[in-house]
Amino acid sequence: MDVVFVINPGSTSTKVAIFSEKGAIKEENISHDFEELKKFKLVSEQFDLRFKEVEKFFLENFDREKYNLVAVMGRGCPLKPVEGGVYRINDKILEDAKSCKYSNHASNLGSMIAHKLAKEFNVPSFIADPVTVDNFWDISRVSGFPGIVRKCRSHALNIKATARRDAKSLNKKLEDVNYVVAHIGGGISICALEGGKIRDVNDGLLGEGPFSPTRAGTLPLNGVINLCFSEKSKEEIEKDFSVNSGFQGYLGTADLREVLKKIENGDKEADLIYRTFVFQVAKEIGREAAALKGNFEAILITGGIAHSEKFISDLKEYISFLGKIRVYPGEGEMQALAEAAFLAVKGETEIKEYS
Ligand SMILES: Nc1ncnc2c1ncn2[C@@H]1O[C@H](COP(=O)(O)OP(=O)(O)O)[C@@H](O)[C@H]1O
Ligand SMILES: CCCC(=O)OP(=O)(O)O
Repeated sequence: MDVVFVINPGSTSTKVAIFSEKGAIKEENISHDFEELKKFKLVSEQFDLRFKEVEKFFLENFDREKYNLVAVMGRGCPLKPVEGGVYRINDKILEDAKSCKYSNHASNLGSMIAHKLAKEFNVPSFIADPVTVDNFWDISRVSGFPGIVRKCRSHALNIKATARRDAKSLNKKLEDVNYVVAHIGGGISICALEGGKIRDVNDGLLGEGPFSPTRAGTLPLNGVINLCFSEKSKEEIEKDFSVNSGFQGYLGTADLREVLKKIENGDKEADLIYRTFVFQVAKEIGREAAALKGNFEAILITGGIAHSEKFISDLKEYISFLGKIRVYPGEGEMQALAEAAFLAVKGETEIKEYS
């Protein structure tokens, strides 16, 4: 039976899996020592540490007698703006990933690990729908200040996989349907998806949209300017806005379940921060609904936080007037990556070259 290896690095763990076309055969979320990871300035410098553990998983779980490995697929990192689809991992992707040219995000390790593993097993390696899949309208790029251009950086992989799944349930092609899709997890991206293309989205990595469990989202500019002239370095400020903000910054935990427990125990600060979170997510959904002029099939809510019934019910109080809402809890990234790998090896999708 043909199988593919899938590798999806996150900030503290690396999800790995062996998939056949029928689904996952073996999956694991390898937790890394966060204190060890923190020692590296660039995430790409974590390569040796993570690769060793990822390689061990595949060596232990891949049965060569039973299965035929046909490709290795890694999560696609921030690159220059690209079209959606499957990309062969080439030297240019590796160069941009290694230098963390477009963001110091864990997904840079996806292509690096996939490529080395694929070489060892002598099969091709790919990425699919990377973070910078970009089909912005011209009006989405303009910021309000000449020289600052808005960036399209989102959870494109899960956004598109979720929308594809919903369109399929309606017996429609993704190309024929519009959605507002909200990926609400450790990072948040909320987009206007027109016929499968991301036309507008908050920058899910830095500086736009609702605050997330660890990220700051949109901030008042005067506060940001003051911080830039404090004793903090650029790297420290970026880190604060990426990992020491949101629930983590206000409440000391990035876990919504912990936040909800605090509220149940009468914590007033937690209650305020949680209500603000719902308010900000709702406003962002409203923005993207307006971006599509109300012309969409449904609002799709996905990501880890969509598991929370309380969150969904509180959010609906704000946004139900906008139309249908469908919830797809969790993220289908591993499945989406595996499907893309099989389409690529079977020649059922174009394999693109990044240059
Ligand atoms: N069952 C759940 N109920 C409430 N919140 C949840 C649940 N499962 C996950 N979460 C929250 O989802 C967030 C992480 O989302 P996830 O999509 O897994 O993030 P990432 O993959 O970006 O780390 C955390 O704040 C976590 O507390
Ligand atoms: C928005 C880009 C991708 C991203 O932020 O992923 P995580 O939420 O998994 O860190």
